[in-house]
Amino acid sequence: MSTVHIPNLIGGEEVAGDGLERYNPADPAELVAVAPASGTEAVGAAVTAAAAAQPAWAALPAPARGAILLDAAEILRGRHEEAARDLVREEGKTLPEARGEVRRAIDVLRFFGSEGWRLGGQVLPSSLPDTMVHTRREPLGVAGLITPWNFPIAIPAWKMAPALISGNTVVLKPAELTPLSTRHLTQALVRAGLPAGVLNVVHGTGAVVGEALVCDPRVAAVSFTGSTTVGMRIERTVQERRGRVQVEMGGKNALVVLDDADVEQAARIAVAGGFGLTGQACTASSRVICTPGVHDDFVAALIKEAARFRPGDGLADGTLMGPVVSKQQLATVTAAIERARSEGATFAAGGEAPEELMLAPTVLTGLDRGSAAAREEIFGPVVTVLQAADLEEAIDLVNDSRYGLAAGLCTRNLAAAQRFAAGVRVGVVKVNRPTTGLDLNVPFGGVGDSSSNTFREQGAVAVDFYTWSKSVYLGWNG
Ligand SMILES: NC(=O)C1=CN([C@@H]2O[C@H](COP(=O)(O)OP(=O)(O)OC[C@H]3O[C@@H](n4cnc5c(N)ncnc54)[C@H](OP(=O)(O)O)[C@@H]3O)[C@@H](O)[C@H]2O)C=CC1
Ligand SMILES: O=C(O)CCC(=O)C(=O)O
Repeated sequence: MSTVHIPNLIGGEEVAGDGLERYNPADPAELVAVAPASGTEAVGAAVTAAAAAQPAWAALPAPARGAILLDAAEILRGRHEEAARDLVREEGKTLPEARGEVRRAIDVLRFFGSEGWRLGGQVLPSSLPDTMVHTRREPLGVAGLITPWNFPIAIPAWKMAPALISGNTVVLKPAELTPLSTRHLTQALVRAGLPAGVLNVVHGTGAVVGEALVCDPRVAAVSFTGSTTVGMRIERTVQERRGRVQVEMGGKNALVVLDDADVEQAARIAVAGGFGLTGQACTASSRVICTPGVHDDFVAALIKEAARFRPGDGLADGTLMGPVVSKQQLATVTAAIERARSEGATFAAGGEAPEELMLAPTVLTGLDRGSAAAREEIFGPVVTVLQAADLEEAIDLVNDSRYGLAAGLCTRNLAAAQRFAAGVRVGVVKVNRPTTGLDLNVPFGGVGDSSSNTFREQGAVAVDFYTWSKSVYLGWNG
């Protein structure tokens, strides 16, 4: 396959450059994409273009803005397979996972395109005679979006679509590792007729391009997904300059398996959430908490299921798990595995040295709740199995975390499911379903160190972050 050279997009112009090279994680000899390692002046130019384009974009009726998103969805649909294959080559997920992610980006564009017909405020009674009150949603202005490599087409889509439909213009800084997937999305929007300057894309490092975007006072809102360390810094910086900020960060998501659960089903749910996407999802199940009656049977079933997730090239038939995304990410994950070894973990599966970026699914047992593997985000195919005496102790263990993104429960007991849903301090609860995999029409976000926990992403409520509310009193007579 030939290497794709990806330019920046600034004020409707493509600006070529190089400096960032992305190799296929399943085939280190294949140079997939080259993108510019931009400097701060490119960010300044992009913000200038976005600010200039914003009033006219906001003045366009919302259904007309939506029509462009709907057209972009159709254009992306026409390139679904190509985009999915590029996503595999660039990020390493399996082809079915990549097809699902591109599908999700298409559906996100459709969803928010249609929202153009529904955006509106409230009509309220006034205390005054002959007076009507209504609220209007106003766009914030320029939105700066900083996105990670693990969902390089879906996450930019679910930030960009609500920003655009509500009349904002955008400057996007995609992850260094995945410029090509994001390019499929932005090209679809440009080809659909998005006016020049409404969407600007600046490639480069987080330290240079990301930082410049976050610090630019003309950027009214910053939405970020990525690591907790970077997210918290961005949150502080934007708050200090009184901008609006939304950060979605890490998780240490637990799946609780109760004695009454269907053990085979629970093991399938655990591997889907733990090893699907190579465990590289903020919603991944990296802890499983079993009650005593089910622990040994569950671990046996989990080992059997994990064996199916032998890592391989995501484009090959039958591969259920792709490689780890990069050498740097592999170093982080193997360091966590070695730390678990030093803490006395038993390796029920995995533990061997990886070949290149192909890391075997790893199941750790015999650790307690204080161990690093039970507490820290790993972001790789590693599942730590812990024990709790009963449902209440399991809930306590789920909540014994700085994070609060997703939690799952396997049970046949409806009362236990209700108690769990009420008791866990997380943004998403899944009963008898994997912790990963969200519906695009459902609000998403976490609590604690997982999220800024103010505005939610996804679903109709996602536009709240990108708008402010104005109250209008309309009087007549007297
Ligand atoms: N919650 C989630 O969905 C994700 C969590 N992670 C977690 O983060 C860890 C590290 O992954 P990594 O990709 O380095 O995550 P980062 O948080 O570093 O990257 C996320 C995005 O932020 C950018 N960025 C990095 N530093 C800055 C900065 N100082 N100012 C503004 N933007 C910045 C990155 O750019 P660049 O690509 O150039 O570094 C990227 O676009 C993983 O091990 C995992 O634990 C990672 C990805 C997604
Ligand atoms: O599980 C999902 O569908 C979404 C995960 C996610 O948002 C992330 O990893 O950043």
